[in-house]
Amino acid sequence: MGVDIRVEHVNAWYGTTHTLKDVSLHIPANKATALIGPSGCGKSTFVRCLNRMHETTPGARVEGTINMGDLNIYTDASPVEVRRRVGMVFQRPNPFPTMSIYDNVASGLRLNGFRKRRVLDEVVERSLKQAALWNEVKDDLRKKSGASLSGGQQQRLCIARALAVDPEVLLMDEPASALDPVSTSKIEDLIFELKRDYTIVIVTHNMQQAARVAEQTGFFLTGVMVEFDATEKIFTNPSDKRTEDYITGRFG
Ligand SMILES: Nc1ncnc2c1ncn2[C@@H]1O[C@H](COP(=O)(O)OP(=O)(O)OP(=O)(O)O)[C@@H](O)[C@H]1O
Repeated sequence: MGVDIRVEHVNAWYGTTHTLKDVSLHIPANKATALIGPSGCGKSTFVRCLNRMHETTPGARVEGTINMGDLNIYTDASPVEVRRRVGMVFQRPNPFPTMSIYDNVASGLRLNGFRKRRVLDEVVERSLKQAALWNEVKDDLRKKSGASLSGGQQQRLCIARALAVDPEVLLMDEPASALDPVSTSKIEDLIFELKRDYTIVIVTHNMQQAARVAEQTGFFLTGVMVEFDATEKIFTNPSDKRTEDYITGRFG
């Protein structure tokens, strides 16, 4: 099951540049939450704080509190443990190109010490089904490499790889922006299915996409979370003039 995420007074820096400024919000469990805002406003930095990837950038640091369920991810868990609980999918599909489809999906489990063939087979099948890719690849699991799939299939393979280690949260950083409309709509359908089992946070430049998939939307501007509310409210009756200017296309 997904967990809720409580973010309190999070600040993030790259060196001396203060990139995220006092961000607080409550991301509910088993829903999709969209993050929108102009380029460079800190959306990716924010999601990278949610799986402790931000701190892997040399000179970068984070302050504040992030709780996933009862777990404070900065004080109660190691980065490795956090990244097992929080899967991530990036803008460009990044399967391991020479590994087979099967090995791509099994890679995280193997890293976590799982070796039993029967267990791996079950998880690979379950994850590929969850990612709506199973029917397209089931006859070629060991024959085809990750790189031999289409872009949309590669992205669903990356989703399957992320789900295989049984995370609670799935972060998606512009997961469809490199894909054609058909593949994009498959990813959006998938988000609907996945919400039942996971908490989803999706960064998107596409406001229609946010409106289609997410129950809540947060609007970032220059590192500040300007407004966070029900998606419908954000897009039809925002409280802040800056949100209104952005969604009506006056800037960004
Ligand atoms: N590795 C880095 N080192 C230094 N500054 C960085 C680094 N990554 C991002 N930044 C800066 O941090 C700010 C926020 O970037 P971030 O990628 O989080 O924004 P974003 O809203 O996701 O942008 P986009 O929509 O273009 O992906 C930007 O000014 C960016 O230049």
